[in-house]
Amino acid sequence: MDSAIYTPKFRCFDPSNTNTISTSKTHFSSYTSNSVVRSPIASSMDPPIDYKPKISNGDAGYFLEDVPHLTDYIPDLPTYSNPLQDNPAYSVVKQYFVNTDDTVAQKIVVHSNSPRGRHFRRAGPRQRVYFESDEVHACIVTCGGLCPGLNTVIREIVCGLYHMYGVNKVLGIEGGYRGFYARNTVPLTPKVVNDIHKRGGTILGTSRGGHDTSKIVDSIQDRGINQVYIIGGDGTQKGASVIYEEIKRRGLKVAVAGVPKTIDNDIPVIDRSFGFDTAVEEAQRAINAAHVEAESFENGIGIVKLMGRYSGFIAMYATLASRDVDCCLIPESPFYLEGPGGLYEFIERRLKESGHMVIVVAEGAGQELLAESMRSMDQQDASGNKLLQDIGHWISQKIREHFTRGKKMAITLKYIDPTYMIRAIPSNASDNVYCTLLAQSAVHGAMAGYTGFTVGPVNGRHAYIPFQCVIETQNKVVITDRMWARLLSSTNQPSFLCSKEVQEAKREEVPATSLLDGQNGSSQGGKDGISVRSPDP
Ligand SMILES: Nc1ncnc2c1ncn2[C@@H]1O[C@H](COP(=O)(O)OP(=O)(O)O)[C@@H](O)[C@H]1O
Ligand SMILES: O=P(O)(O)OC[C@H]1O[C@](O)(COP(=O)(O)O)[C@@H](O)[C@@H]1O
Ligand SMILES: [Mg+2]
Repeated sequence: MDSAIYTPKFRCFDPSNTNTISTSKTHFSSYTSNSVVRSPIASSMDPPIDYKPKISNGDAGYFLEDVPHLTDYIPDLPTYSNPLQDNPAYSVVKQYFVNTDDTVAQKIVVHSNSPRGRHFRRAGPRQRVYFESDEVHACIVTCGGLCPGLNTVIREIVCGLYHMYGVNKVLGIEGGYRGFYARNTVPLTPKVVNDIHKRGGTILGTSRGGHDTSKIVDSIQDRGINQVYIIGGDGTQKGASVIYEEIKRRGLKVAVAGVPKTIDNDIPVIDRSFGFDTAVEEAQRAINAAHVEAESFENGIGIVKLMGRYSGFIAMYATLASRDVDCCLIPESPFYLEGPGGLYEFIERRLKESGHMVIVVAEGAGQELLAESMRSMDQQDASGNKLLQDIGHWISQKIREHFTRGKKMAITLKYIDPTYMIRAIPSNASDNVYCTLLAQSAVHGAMAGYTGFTVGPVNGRHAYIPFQCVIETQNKVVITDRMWARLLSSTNQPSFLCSKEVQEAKREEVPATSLLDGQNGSSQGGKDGISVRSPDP
């Protein structure tokens, strides 16, 4: 791939709006310089991306981190009036089109003197579009692990394109990224996708690995595709960003739109990811079963392993929702087994108090303990994600051994692993509605000529977010935030921080302003992780 760096012109494509978009390449202070990002996967095949944020500054520390537009590299593209204005269903809406100046604030908790901070372009339909209906040739691909709601997003992209914009050429790419060059395509129509939201999985199939930028863009070019909808997690969005770069380098009129998918809720900036709600709900069934089993036996212990590679949101929310969980272990909060304040001591105490207990463990929790006691395998999946050791089996074994050693206490332990059950199901009602909004926002964005963006809600308002903002960090549970404190107080489990660490944490009191700036060890520092779902009282 040619590593020539394209210098965006930051053209304002709304002629009536010349004041708001800066024409200079402003580098905001939060970016030390152009961030050069080289991922382990991309390294073998792609040069690093030289990311130049597209920034426009406003008053009082306001800045817009904008998404690219086709006119950034193809000047003088013709525009057309949005066909939605003749759509009877939408004609009743008072102000249907989004104002081109509308932006969404990343931070909504502010002080009277704090800068207004980063904003993103508001998602939604625009008065003028950059594609004629019969010109559009769209494709949809799903990549990475499964997640409830994938089919709903596919359905709503197809229906949105057909019904809102009169598009009738939509292709499904089968089997993830490699499907672009190694598989046939399937035509998608509203009839084909009519019932798919009731099914789990993805009708298109998915895969890990197989991202070959040149071959993918060749396929896009050869097939005459001009809108690419890419549904997937952090890895997928990294892949989408290099596809966008290559499309721009070739000067193609092709809009690339990402829809973030992750059951782990590890994508930053957005409020939460689709399917998360469904997964937390489904996890309740496993926790209930673990509780019933544990309650029915003397010194019964139920252990449930839930997904969450590096982010323990599912475990945290499933625990908070259930009230039957006595201990929740997540990757972000290291724990230890032996000695005062350790897990064994807590289990013994809880069994003596209540006669039973339930432990929820996220799959990425305690990996450092496993690495100490087992030979580290250091294996990766096809996408380069580290394969984790099975914490569920390991911890069950350890607890059994501990309590049987020296006939300390007779326990009955039941281990439940519903890992794939919580992600292979159809999305629930609320996720279905959410998926519809995501899909429609993506369609509106691509039709309006935006490209190189991910769509998602930021503080409840859908926005177009540059790929870089969602791939440079991971969303994690912040254990110094209130949500984790709520969990600790509801389970009454130890924090597993030794007194020295507690003292240090107290000494290093985090100033409120840095919390607001999201510097608290997480991209969403100072938030409750999922603000839409859990407004802080
Ligand atoms: N850094 C990267 N650059 C290009 N493609 C990537 C990168 N990381 C992952 N991918 C591709 O994205 C797809 C999905 O990635 P994966 O990590 O498996 O799932 P997810 O997108 O759900 O995180 C795979 O086809 C993988 O090859
Ligand atoms: O067995 P698989 O399909 O590789 O999936 C396991 C992984 O997929 C996940 O559910 C989600 O991962 P992605 O979002 O990266 O696809 C993780 O929680 C889990 O570790
Ligand atoms: Mg991932």
